Amino acid sequence: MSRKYAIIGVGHVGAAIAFSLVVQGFADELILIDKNEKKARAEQLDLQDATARLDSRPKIKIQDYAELADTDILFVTAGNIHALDNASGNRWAEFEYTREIVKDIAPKIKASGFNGVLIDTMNPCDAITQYLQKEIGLPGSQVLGTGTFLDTARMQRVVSEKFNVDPKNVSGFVYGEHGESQFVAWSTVSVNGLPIKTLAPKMNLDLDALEDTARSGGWAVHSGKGYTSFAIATCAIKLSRAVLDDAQLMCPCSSYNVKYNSYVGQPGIIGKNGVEELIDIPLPPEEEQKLATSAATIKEKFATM
Ligand SMILES: NC(=O)c1ccc[n+]([C@@H]2O[C@H](COP(=O)([O-])OP(=O)(O)OC[C@H]3O[C@@H](n4cnc5c(N)ncnc54)[C@H](O)[C@@H]3O)[C@@H](O)[C@H]2O)c1
Repeated sequence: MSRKYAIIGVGHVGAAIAFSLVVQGFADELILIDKNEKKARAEQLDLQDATARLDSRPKIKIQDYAELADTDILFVTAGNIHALDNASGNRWAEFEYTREIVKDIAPKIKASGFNGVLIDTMNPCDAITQYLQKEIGLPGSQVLGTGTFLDTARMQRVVSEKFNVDPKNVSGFVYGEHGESQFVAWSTVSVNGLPIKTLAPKMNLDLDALEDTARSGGWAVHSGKGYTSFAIATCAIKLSRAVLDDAQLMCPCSSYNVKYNSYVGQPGIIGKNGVEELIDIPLPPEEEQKLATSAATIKEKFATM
């Protein structure tokens, strides 16, 4: 089966996704679209220069929205990351730019007849993804945001370092906004299958401090290199592979939750139709409250669009 991917916004994140798709041999066709045509052309050439050293033979094209008509996976990674340079931890600082960018790209995606699965990283991720879903008019299952998938990976890393285990052996989820109101649902977190709530007191672990480290993980990267790219690209590609392989992967992402009438990060099942099901793990009341508060924050911003 031929696999066709497209990326709108070939900046740090889009380029990292493109590179990873090409070198791993995942893409048979790859469409790169950017407002900055020179950048799209340069990334195309750079990737094409690599193809003589690849086993796969990806066809890489640029700047043509019509190509989206039969695209399987569309990554939306446009933005203006420099808007966050002086934002001191606030992802909403990019909103005045991304709000205008999605108004430009959503009608073009819709007009192309795109009917695959759209994976958005643009910040603020939850509100922007909801906007894209509404404007493009695809079923909610087909439009998802990376949401707290990356924050969950950061939590897994931070916890794994404390317990000296592999991050994959830390399970559980960060819920809510991909932003400051996110929270680690510690009731869901286990290390090698053992609930962290019972392990933490024995190890004198301060879960609040761990949560702060996980939450600010993106800023630790951003302050050093001016953007983040590898982890978010890996998360976005993992979601896309789950769709194309119909993996039925259970993982958190940003999707529509009818209870809050909002996109918000929570676990779901990712398969060939996108988010096929939301998994409603019963949370203790204080975590339920945090989720409601986080969803309300997202809704408030979405309303301003
Ligand atoms: N959700 C997450 O976990 C996560 C992680 C990292 C980055 N991000 C977000 O992903 C987005 C991309 O980040 P980045 O570092 O690659 O940004 P960047 O500024 O490096 O690149 C953005 C690209 O989008 C292009 N662009 C702008 N307007 C466009 C338009 N109307 N049409 C097409 N292309 C357009 C720009 O020319 C640029 O090449 C940002 O919103 C960023 O905040 C999210």
